[in-house]
Amino acid sequence: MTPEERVSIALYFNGTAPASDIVGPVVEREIQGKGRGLVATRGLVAGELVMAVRPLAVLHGPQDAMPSPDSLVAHLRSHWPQLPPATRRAIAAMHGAGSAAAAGSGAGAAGAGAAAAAAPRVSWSAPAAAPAAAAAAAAPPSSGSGSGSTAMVDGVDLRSVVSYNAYGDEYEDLAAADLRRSSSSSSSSSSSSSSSSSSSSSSSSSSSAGAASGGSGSGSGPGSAAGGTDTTTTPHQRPHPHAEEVEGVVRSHVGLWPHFSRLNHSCAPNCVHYVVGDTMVVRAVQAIPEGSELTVSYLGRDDLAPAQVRQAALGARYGFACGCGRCATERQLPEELRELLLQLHERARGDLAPRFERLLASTSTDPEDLLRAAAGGSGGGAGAGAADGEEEEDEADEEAEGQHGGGVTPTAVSAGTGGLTAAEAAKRALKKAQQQLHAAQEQWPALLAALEPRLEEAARQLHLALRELQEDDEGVEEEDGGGGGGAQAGAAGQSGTAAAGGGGAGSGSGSGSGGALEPRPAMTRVQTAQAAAYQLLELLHLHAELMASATATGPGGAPSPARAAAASSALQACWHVLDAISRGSEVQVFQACKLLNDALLAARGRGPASPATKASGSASAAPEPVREAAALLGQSMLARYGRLRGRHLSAMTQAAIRVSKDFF
Ligand SMILES: C[S@@+](CC[C@H](N)C(=O)[O-])C[C@H]1O[C@@H](n2cnc3c(N)ncnc32)[C@H](O)[C@@H]1O
Repeated sequence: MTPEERVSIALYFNGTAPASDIVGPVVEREIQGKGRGLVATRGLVAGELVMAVRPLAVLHGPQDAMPSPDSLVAHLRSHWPQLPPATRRAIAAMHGAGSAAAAGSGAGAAGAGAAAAAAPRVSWSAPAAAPAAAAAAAAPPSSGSGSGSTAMVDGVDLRSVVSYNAYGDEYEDLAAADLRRSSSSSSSSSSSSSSSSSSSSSSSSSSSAGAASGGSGSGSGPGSAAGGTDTTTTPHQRPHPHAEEVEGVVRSHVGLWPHFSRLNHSCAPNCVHYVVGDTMVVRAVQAIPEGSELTVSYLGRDDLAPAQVRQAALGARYGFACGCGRCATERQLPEELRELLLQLHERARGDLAPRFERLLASTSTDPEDLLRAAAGGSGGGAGAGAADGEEEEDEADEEAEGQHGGGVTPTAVSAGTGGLTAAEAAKRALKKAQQQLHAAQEQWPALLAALEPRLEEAARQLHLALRELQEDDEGVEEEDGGGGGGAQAGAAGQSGTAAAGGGGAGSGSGSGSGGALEPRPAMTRVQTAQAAAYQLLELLHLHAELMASATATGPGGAPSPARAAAASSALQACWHVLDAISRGSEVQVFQACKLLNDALLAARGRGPASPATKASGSASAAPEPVREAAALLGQSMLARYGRLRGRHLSAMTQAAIRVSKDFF
């Protein structure tokens, strides 16, 4: 059975925009250069819910096998006559790549061809070409939706609508899935595990369309029945019609969500979005002034990439060039620095990221399982024996290199040498990655010396920005009396697009809650520093310290496991911060990175120590900055998810530390 055959479909036959949808204080407006977009009708605070909307149509697949956009087109086409008129109208009203409204975007008309041929708003790691390519093979034969067909129904070009508006992800958001699982197990009075709840839901899965209709049966009229309200406030509690197929795995999905599809992209977005069950949730991750455009990132995993990579991805997938403040700032960085950052990004993406992705994708909370997941194999022993037999492994490495040349991956090695266990293969690949990192390390002193004046300038800007942010935070606390959870952390943030893009939806005029939310000229400087810091801290320090941690030594030059562990612990935390909130508040990302970087430097015994560390006279361990960073991460995650995934997070961190101890 192919993944595509296991896809479940949940088409909503009871009408569009169920009364249980929540759509916050936003209004649709023309946004210069982007077509239509959503604008805040009042000031929003960080963490505030912007919308929680049900899909008009969604396809689910197993993890890593996102249903193709074309199969969504095919399903829509074949179900079209059965859809209620309201759903058909809502889909028809969505802008197609070549519609008049979209053409107003400037990039829209020119980009229509490219956008239609590319993946939809695919997040995470889906390669842009894969879904479309898979679609040709996977589309149900009865649908007649061959590639190249326009999929016209009632004058609506479904292919164009899907390519312009659909959102897909190879995984259900990890934390959202965790929320859903824990909530469904706690809401089930008799069963204690998610696997038992999966079997109990299997009776609802006999017919995909019928079951979906029943499952989503919130009233379609206004003033919905209690059931409708319940499903929106706790959408994860609604049993998925094919729960037995997808329970226990992190699901992929591709679908059409009303309202959400009007949100434009920014590389420094002021909102974050995630799918819980079938519901698309959008939250503000910064204070957003009235009149500002709300933006999300379309980039998924490429959020953290340098501008060149982001621009290429946006151009290829959607056919537009991003004009956000972050892009503008990065374009002004010196060419050598841009090049260097790109190189570092590529190395880190190729060498390190896959292991951490596996860690993050794992649903286990057992450190041993997570360790195995990070090593990329099901066999045990990735952790065990890591400290022994180094010489033997070195020989084996050379052998593996001889056979495979550069770019060895765990799977490639495993596939090519039959006799190796997955764990051994992973270790070899990681050893190779380590060698590459060492090679890169050798170039660092020269590069840093050449760039030092510019780095210093960027650091100066960063400190200025941090001071301003702190002042802003203090101001907000005074005015608010300190209440409001994430509000303090995000109040200094601004919509990158509105403040720096120049063509935004208006300058905003502050809100009723006082001056704290008013845009200030200084924010442009903050954003400038933020973008510089983002690049510098994410890539430069992160990877430089990664390399340094490989050779961390104590006072007499002897290897210092404690120092290496401290460095790698902070490093893993930093990586996690970046990954977990990369789609969220960048202000918090860079604050957290700054603090963690201090922790790294302190752990290596060469400051700057945090004020707390200075006060205590200790120059080595720096628990305080790490705690501060953890608190920031907590705030960010609270803004995003409503609560923390404590147990999972700590197990994952432990495993991450062990991974790094084993391999670096
Ligand atoms: C899902 S739609 C967003 C809403 C769209 N603007 C509309 O009018 O319906 C995605 C399309 O909006 C446009 N778009 C989104 N973000 C943009 C940006 N930052 N700059 C220019 N165009 C953008 C692109 O044409 C993209 O393919």
